[in-house]
Amino acid sequence: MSEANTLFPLVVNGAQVRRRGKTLIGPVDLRLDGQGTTIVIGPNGSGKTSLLKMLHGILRLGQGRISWGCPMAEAQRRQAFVFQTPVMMRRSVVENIAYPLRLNRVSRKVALAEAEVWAERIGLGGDALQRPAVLLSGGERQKLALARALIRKPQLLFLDEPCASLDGRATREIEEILSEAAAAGTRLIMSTHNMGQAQRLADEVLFVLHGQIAEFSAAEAFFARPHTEQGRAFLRGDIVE
Ligand SMILES: Nc1ncnc2c1ncn2[C@@H]1O[C@H](COP(=O)(O)OP(=O)(O)OP(=O)(O)O)[C@@H](O)[C@H]1O
Repeated sequence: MSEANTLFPLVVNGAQVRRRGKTLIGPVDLRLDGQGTTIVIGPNGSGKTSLLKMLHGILRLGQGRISWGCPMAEAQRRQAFVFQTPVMMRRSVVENIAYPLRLNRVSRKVALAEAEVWAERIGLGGDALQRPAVLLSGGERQKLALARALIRKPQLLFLDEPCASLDGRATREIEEILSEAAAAGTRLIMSTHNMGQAQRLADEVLFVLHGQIAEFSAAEAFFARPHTEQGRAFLRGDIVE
């Protein structure tokens, strides 16, 4: 098997996460293969964030099992996560973007050169390179977080509502970067509240309800005809509880 394929399939069996006696997510049974973009949708509090974090391995499982096509340590090196509210280090824009490469012991010169290329791509080149990242706007922070995740060339990128509370322009710019990454072969698993965005980006849809996967289907099929009544109601914009 070529190196590029070894992360997948992701196989999830009966996986469940509980906190303080409450089930945040699960039990989940799921198999994901190595191509395309999976969009995670569902009502507020249904468990989308918990599902992403569980799959990424940052929530301890109470039950069940998650396995990848390669050993767990390697699987974790091949994936990255962009959080809904990314943390900016008290350093310049270019130093923030270069940071993951520095952690991987890439020389400072090479890391900064690579980070400059990414900064240009997200519209933070030139004078913006040396700006303190903590002074960036919400949209700029999200783009920086995306560049900082993609600079390591992850095979899989998780994104938790990366465009929440961003304006149309920032959202479009982020979608462009994501589409380019997907076209270059990065597997994306992303939650969103924005149904237009889900339709633009999704190859397949995971519809989460009450901490469980209520539907998992090809995007076209889901948007044309959800299997569940809750899925239909959700797409109509009804309140789904
Ligand atoms: N650490 C925690 N301890 C206890 N409860 C939690 C914890 N994290 C999340 N929850 C609860 O678990 C449920 C699922 O939360 P989660 O954030 O995964 O949902 P979500 O679908 O991402 O929500 P939203 O759309 O509002 O972002 C919610 O009821 C939430 O309040």
